[in-house]
Amino acid sequence: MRRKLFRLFNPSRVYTEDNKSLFPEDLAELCDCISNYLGYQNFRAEAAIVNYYHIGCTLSAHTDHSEVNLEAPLFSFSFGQSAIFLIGGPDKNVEPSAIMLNSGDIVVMSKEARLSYHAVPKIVSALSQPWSNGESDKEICDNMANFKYITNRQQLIIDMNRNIDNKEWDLFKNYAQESRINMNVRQVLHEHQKSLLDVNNFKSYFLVSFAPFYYIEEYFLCVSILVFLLGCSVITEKRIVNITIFVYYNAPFGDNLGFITTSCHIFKQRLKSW
Ligand SMILES: O=C(O)CCC(=O)C(=O)O
Ligand SMILES: [Fe+2]
Repeated sequence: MRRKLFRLFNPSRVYTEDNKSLFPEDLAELCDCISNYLGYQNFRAEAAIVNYYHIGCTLSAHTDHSEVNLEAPLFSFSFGQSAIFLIGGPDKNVEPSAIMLNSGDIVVMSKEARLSYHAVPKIVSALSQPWSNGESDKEICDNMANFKYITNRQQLIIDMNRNIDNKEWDLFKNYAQESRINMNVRQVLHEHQKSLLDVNNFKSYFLVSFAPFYYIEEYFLCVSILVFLLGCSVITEKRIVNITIFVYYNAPFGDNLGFITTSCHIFKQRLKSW
């Protein structure tokens, strides 16, 4: 079942009870899968931001602090062209470290990294195109693990297979060939909080915004250990204050919902084989 998404251009990224809709089930499922795997059992996907970057776009240094709950991790998914991602510390005096984010990379910003300054100073051409490597040709059948958020399994399979159909896929392939999409997912509320006003009808927030064409003003120092899973190495940065985890899973690219569904499926398959 496709649900209505509330689309909001909200440059100030202020959450209100008036602007919300059901959170996409497949994206919630993917986040649940990853958060459980990493040991964040209580994570609830409540807000998502989609950033569309064309070559030449940048995102200026900022922290993400609009959520009531700033302790929960933030999950950030990259698709399409690559990006240079800078991550520093709690203020702009901290010199940042640069990390290349490729299609399929997931950044988990937790602990100190959750409130660290970060930025995207450059979009760069991807060296490989996992969205056109044939993984998308595979028919997906009903052999998945139990889902927590996805309610209509049959429809999910139909949607996933439609999204990997060549004609449908070509649209996204072409888009990914020129652009980068980043989706980042946050928990807004504290564990037992029901809404921003603490009333009972809280569901979720879904915000869509466009990457602003700002330039990076300053640089900052990285305070992270980066753990690359799935065959990647462990990189220890200059100062070890925090652990930021990168999970590389080479997701294929589809539409805003479908690619997440497909990625979720593939991620689950990979988890099973670990
Ligand atoms: O595009 C990215 O990797 C980062 C996006 C971001 O930091 C944000 O939307 O707050
Ligand atoms: Fe951010």
